[in-house]
Amino acid sequence: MTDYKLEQVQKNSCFGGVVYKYQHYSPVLSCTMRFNIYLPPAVSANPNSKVPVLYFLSGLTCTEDNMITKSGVLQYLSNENIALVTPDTSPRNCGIEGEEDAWDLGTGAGFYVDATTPKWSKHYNMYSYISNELPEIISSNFPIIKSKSSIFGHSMGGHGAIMIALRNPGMFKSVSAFAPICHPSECHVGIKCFEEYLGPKSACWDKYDSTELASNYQDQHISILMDQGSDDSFLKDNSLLPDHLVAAVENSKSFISLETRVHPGYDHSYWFVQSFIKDHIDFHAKFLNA
Ligand SMILES: N[C@@H](CCC(=O)N[C@@H](CS)C(=O)NCC(=O)O)C(=O)O
Repeated sequence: MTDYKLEQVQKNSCFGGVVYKYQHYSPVLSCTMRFNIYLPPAVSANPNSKVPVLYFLSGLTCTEDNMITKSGVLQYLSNENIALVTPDTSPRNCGIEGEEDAWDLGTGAGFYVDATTPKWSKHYNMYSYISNELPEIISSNFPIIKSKSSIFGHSMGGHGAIMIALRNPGMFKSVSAFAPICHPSECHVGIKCFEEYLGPKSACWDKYDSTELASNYQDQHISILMDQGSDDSFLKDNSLLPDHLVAAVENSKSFISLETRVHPGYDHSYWFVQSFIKDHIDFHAKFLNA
């Protein structure tokens, strides 16, 4: 078994459970990565107990901290006794030319793909990290029930959650997203990242694009909740394209249930996320605590 040299860097009690921050070397990303994990009260009460787990993928510019500190999620996870894992959004400090130059490329913008271009491919393998390496680290080091895993995310991470679930049928019990970038192959920020990480547009883009994947999906049934604010600037500049995902799911209706909710007046920020985070935990708890 790989030794990831997990090192605890922080520990804080919260709502009867504990938030830990760890760092470890990632062979898949060839760099050191950090994540937070919240273990709920059931684990504090009995170290031999195991709990379901939710993975949250954040958006552009975020670290492993934005969601866990800004969304108010822990009180609800505490009530449901569900663990939470919040990974970082990209490799960092890799010495790649220009990696820090833009908010929407490189650091903070891994886009959850495995890069194929020579410039990025050594480090920018967030698809393999999230779908394979991180779940292995979590299940072999923490008291979680691997068969009871779900995934959700925001913006770039909302897209990542849907895309990874569609590519790995059965891996997650449920999926949800706040304002996801639904069709990266057709919006400015998605095209910018895909061209850099994957090269010029090709069939390779489709396997990292939720709308393309959803329109061809015919596998184990998957339930998705998607929330969107109507005053979201990313929605208004056509970065999110939720209608594209809704139309794609029409093709795969017997395999995907997609509940979409539009919230008048809400923007793209964590003020929006924290307003509906309880609904997302309630949604996932129905599957994880069934
Ligand atoms: N262009 C902005 C936008 C970035 C942005 O809105 N990121 C969203 C995800 S797409 C976010 O969650 N930001 C971090 C936060 O609000 O804590 C920037 O340069 O910071």
